[in-house]
Amino acid sequence: MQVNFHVLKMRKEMNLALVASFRGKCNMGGLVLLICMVASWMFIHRWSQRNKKGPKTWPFLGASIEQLMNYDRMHDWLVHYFSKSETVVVPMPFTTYTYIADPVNVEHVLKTNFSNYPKGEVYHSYMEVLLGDGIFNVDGDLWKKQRKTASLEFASRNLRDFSTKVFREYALKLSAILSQASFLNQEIDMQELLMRMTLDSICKVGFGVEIGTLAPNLPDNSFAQAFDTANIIVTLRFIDPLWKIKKFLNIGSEAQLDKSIKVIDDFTYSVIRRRKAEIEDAKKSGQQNQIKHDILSRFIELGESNATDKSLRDIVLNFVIAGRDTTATTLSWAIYMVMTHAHVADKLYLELKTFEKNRVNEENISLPQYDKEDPESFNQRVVQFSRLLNKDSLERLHYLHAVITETLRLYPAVPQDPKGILEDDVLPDGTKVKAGGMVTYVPYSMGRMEYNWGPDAASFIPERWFKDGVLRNESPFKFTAFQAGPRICLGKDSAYLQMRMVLAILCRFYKFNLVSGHTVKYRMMTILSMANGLKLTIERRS
Ligand code: HEM
Repeated sequence: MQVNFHVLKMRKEMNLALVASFRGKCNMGGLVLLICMVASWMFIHRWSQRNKKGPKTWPFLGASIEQLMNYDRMHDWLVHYFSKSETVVVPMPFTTYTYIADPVNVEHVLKTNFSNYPKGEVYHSYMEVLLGDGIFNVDGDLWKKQRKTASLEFASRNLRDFSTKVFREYALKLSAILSQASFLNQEIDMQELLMRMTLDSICKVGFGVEIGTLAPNLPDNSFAQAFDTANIIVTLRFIDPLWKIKKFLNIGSEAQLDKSIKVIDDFTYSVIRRRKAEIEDAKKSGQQNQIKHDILSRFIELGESNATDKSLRDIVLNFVIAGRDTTATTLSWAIYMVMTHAHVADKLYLELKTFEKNRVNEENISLPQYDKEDPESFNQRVVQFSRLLNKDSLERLHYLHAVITETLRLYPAVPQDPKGILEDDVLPDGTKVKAGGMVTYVPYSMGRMEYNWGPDAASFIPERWFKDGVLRNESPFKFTAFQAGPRICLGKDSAYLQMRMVLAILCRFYKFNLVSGHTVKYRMMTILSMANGLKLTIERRS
């Protein structure tokens, strides 16, 4: 009995063990089956894409892994796909990004069906803290009204003359710093100096205020620092999924942003109040001619005075943001292009020397010989040369214009520009886009495509902008550095004026060399700035 009992117990235990092992096998088997099914699904998913020209995707994750892995070289990652297809569709979790490089598609999005592709709510909510309801950050009627007033203002002769004076003044301040560095054999970061120059000049043109970051000792300035910090943090929101939580808890980058915005607002509102009081006083005393020519004064004068201080703040800050980094980075890339293409530097120098000679004859003046080894004589000559530069004379520098435009073709300050999609649509090439997604035109890739610019598309050749010796324009839907259609950049002419002024002085009087070991590459930001700056040594020219 006892034995039987043991036998029975053993049998039962064996049975239990068998059942458990069977269950385990079943679990194991189920798992193996599941893995096989998922693997086959993935294999079929990837296999079905073997001829796809865009990035291959994973179930649920879309192309996000590949995109994240290529984040730092995202513009060139897109160039790779665009070279195979004029439209690149990138499925992402819960949405799809459509990138376009065909001018016909671009025209459809930026002009023909403009109202279907606004900046959109997402962009507005991310940028509102800095841009408010300024022209850059709104759609519909609010945008239309601001665009109309601002277009009139930008076309005004007063603003143009005032800007010319300001641009010349600040280009000379920059030259003084370069000249000193050349005598002392110091290295400089050209991009940093240009950022200071464009911030100072746009603050002067925008609100009539001297913030002085380009003084010879390169001082810190609380507004400038707050402005830079706010700009960087707001841009980071586009890739930081936690920003809303940080904002709610007022911690980390969002707490820093909050502080920076307070500094910016205090500064801007104090200028607005001061300017309003000055204009009131000038009107009361009948001295309208005392009213300044900066954009803020013009907007107050134009009857925008019944606009709130908040809307004036938004107007001015939008111009500062639109015009500052874009111009400074373009100038940095242009200098880099000139110094790395010796024949371009020579041709430009020749154009500037000939221009100088012709302008001196026109003005019926004579410029004395100068000694480039003597700081006073050299700096004086730079000032004399700058007096020959004005809007009309600068427009005669055709090769310089081509150098700037060619730089923007390869290094557009806004390398990609996303738009929202209001309703489902079909692009001219047949690509379907869905409401709620994003369609992005990509100036960086567009400028490098052989189907847009021919077999030498990737090379820097300013000569391509001439036909039979005459400067030619390209369709803005193909050369998209300034966008195109109803929202084309409002500051294009002003930007060209400043870039011509600065480059005319710099390329006439200086030669630049890259500091050895310095690597030039872009930073992944909304603006195509240089990640490590542009470290140079400087030689003076005769
Ligand atoms: C090289 C210099 C510049 C480049 C490459 C450039 C490029 C652009 C681009 C691509 C846009 C479209 C952005 C968008 O809406 O998605 C834009 C818009 C704009 N730009 Fe510029 N920009 C430059 C300089 C300036 C300057 C100096 C100013 C003014 C001081 C300015 C004022 C504006 C304004 C107000 C808009 C908004 C237009 C609108 O939405 O109706 N830009 N710019």
